[in-house]
Amino acid sequence: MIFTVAIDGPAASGKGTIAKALARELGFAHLDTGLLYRAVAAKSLEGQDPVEAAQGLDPGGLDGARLRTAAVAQEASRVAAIPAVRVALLDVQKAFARREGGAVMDGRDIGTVICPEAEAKLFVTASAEARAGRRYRELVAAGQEVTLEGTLAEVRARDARDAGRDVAPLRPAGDAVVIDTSGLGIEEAVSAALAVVRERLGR
Ligand SMILES: Nc1ncnc2c1ncn2[C@@H]1O[C@H](COP(=O)(O)OP(=O)(O)OP(=O)(O)O)[C@@H](O)[C@H]1O
Ligand SMILES: Nc1ccn([C@@H]2O[C@H](COP(=O)(O)O)[C@@H](O)[C@H]2O)c(=O)n1
Repeated sequence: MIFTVAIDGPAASGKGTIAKALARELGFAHLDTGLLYRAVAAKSLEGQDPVEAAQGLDPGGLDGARLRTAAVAQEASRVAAIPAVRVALLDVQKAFARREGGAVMDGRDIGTVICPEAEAKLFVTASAEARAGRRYRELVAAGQEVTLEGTLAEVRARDARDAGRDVAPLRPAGDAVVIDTSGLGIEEAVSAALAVVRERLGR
């Protein structure tokens, strides 16, 4: 069975949390495509050319914990605006989307560029304040030294870069169902997403 769930949305909107829960519930494979850009960003911060880093990237076994820092996130949104970086990461994502057994992918351009033919498309969003609060608590819990104000500024800067770039900008696909999680807890947000996908899946 080929069935793709494409989940896009701005930083810390909860799309990764929803994507993981859907994949677990449906028995589909999951790919957090942001990790690909974060891995390229980490190499770029070490001084490597981002295009070469993307071309040489091994998408297996990316160390999520090491890549989830504010500095890597900001650099990821810079390298993600380079067209040749996106081209280098295209094939692996397209292949994952149409793998046998079902796929859930989350990112910024899954429903618009990577898999416009996805059977279910969600655009998960929330207010910048709600998203910054969540990200702030997550980074503090991981032992990182951040402030709420700084996190809000970083979330806004990243959104602006992601939505304003020329290539594959962040935007909802025309046929995406929008879920605003500002007033939803994790369980409620997952239930709303699951209802949409089950309806498309017919089970
Ligand atoms: N509905 C929700 N209510 C409260 N907290 C949430 C909700 N959804 C997710 N979170 C929490 O918010 C944080 C960000 O969630 P998550 O990583 O899923 O977002 P994301 O959109 O994938 O972010 P990014 O694009 O930056 O990777 C996590 O700490 C997560 O536990
Ligand atoms: N499909 C995607 C996924 C991510 N990006 C860029 O990577 C940055 C980090 O992504 P996270 O989901 O881990 O926060 C993000 O800000 C984007 O710039 C992308 O362009 N396309």
